[in-house]
Amino acid sequence: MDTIAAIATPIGSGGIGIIRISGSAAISIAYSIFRRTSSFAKLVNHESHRFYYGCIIEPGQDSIHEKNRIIDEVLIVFMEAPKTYTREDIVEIHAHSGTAVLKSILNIVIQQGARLANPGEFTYRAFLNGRIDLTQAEGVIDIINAKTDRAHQAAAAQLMGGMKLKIESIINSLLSILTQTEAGIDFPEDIGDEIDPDKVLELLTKSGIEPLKKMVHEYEQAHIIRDGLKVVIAGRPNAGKSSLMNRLLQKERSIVTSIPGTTRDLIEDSLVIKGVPIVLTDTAGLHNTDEPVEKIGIERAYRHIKEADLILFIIDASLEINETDINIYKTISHKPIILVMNKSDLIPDNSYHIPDYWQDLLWIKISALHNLEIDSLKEMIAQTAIKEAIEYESSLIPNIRHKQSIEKSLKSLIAAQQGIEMGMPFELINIDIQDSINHLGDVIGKTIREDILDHIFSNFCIGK
Ligand SMILES: Nc1nc2c(c(=O)[nH]1)N(C=O)[C@@H](CNc1ccc(C(=O)N[C@@H](CCC(=O)O)C(=O)O)cc1)CN2
Ligand SMILES: Nc1nc2c(ncn2[C@@H]2O[C@H](COP(=O)(O)OP(=O)(O)OP(=O)(O)O)[C@@H](O)[C@H]2O)c(=O)[nH]1
Ligand SMILES: [Mg+2]
Repeated sequence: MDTIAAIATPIGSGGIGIIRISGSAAISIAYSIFRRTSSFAKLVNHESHRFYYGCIIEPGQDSIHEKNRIIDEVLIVFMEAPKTYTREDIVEIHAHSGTAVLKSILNIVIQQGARLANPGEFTYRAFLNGRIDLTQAEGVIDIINAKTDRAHQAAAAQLMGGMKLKIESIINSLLSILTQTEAGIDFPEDIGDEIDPDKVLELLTKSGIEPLKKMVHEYEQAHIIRDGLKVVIAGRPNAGKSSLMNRLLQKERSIVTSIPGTTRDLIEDSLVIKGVPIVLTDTAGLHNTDEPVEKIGIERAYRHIKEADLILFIIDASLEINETDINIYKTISHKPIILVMNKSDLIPDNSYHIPDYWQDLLWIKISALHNLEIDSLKEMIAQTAIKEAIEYESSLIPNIRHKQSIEKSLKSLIAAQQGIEMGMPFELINIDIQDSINHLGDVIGKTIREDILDHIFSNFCIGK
């Protein structure tokens, strides 16, 4: 495999910036551009996993010219395969972090024969070379993206192999069922009588169906901790959706004007309320219109509402509830809703009337403009999330990809279970058990599936 290189730290001014090189040419490339500062001599040899102090030069014909082309004073570390991040030879150059410095070192490394790494390619190699499984690779992205303590905890557990271990142990139990029953199929005269369907059923339930069901449940309970609570602000034009968005975010993210139909596109941003990550979306005012741009915005809003965990259904409390409000309610009523009565500053106290058909909704009156009761609304939003992720005890949280494969695996096991109960031959039952194992193999990336890999590694940044 060719040798890859990238800047592994964020671009910009900072204390230290790291260039990472991985592959069989990494060490020779590093030798050609690194000099001891004292004597300006090349290294003659090195110990693996030890830092050396010196400088990076642009290699030239002779040492006189090289002296004039010092790029930076650095620390460099050579890490020899296989005990490295990628299991290939790795060199890290720890330079000063400046855009120009790091880019010139990277350029020189590339001139010497390395190629620019693709996003996530170091981690991809770690996966291909068997140092980590797919759930650990996902853990790498998760730990980088984690914005709260609990999301971080879950990512760390996954990164350290918690999910891999769990899945592998289920695969092993299922494999042992296969081995036992296959022995019975192949040599019926020897031990054929010993296949006890009840025993197999019990094993299948205890070490397959039950733990898999538990994991699906854990996803449902706790994925909010990882993915955030998706909150959508919806309501008729001019109700104050964008004003509320900006209030919750404490910044001017969305355009606010007194003209109805100001917001057209979805405006998304994130915040943390009481340790819960929230993904908040402002939408176009919902109503019947022939205006083409608004129409597209409204379609987008409805599509987004479908995916929401919670809707902040906002009405203008200074106006009568009208048919538009009622129609909006009809389309969102199957979702968890908080009825937000905005512009409370415009009406006298106690002159609120909530129609009968909305009596059961959670509701609150606020003023987005005057910042009234915004903290109470935040409290209500956090409560919804906490209800979703009640007392979640385990630190591991399956992601949606894991959950989908686990569900397929579970489906096959349940088919196997029913087959055994109906007295079907193990030749047939084992096909279902094998299917179930294959789906679990997808979770940890046992079989290389390009579509899954592309999807996962496309979320990485360069240098990781
Ligand atoms: N400077 C630096 N810091 C870093 C990284 C890095 O690549 N470079 N990491 C990169 O993301 C993270 C650490 N992750 C790492 C994971 C595995 C190995 C590694 O060499 N594993 C070998 C050897 C283990 C051992 O010596 O016991 C192995 O598993 O075989 C290195 C870093 C965070 N900090
Ligand atoms: N008095 C009062 N005015 C408000 C309040 N909240 C918003 N407004 C005003 O209502 C108008 C519309 O506010 P926006 O936030 O743009 O409303 P919107 O729901 O996003 O409107 P569209 O994007 O057009 O659907 C603006 O003039 C705001 O200043 C409030 O609590 N009290
Ligand atoms: Mg708006």
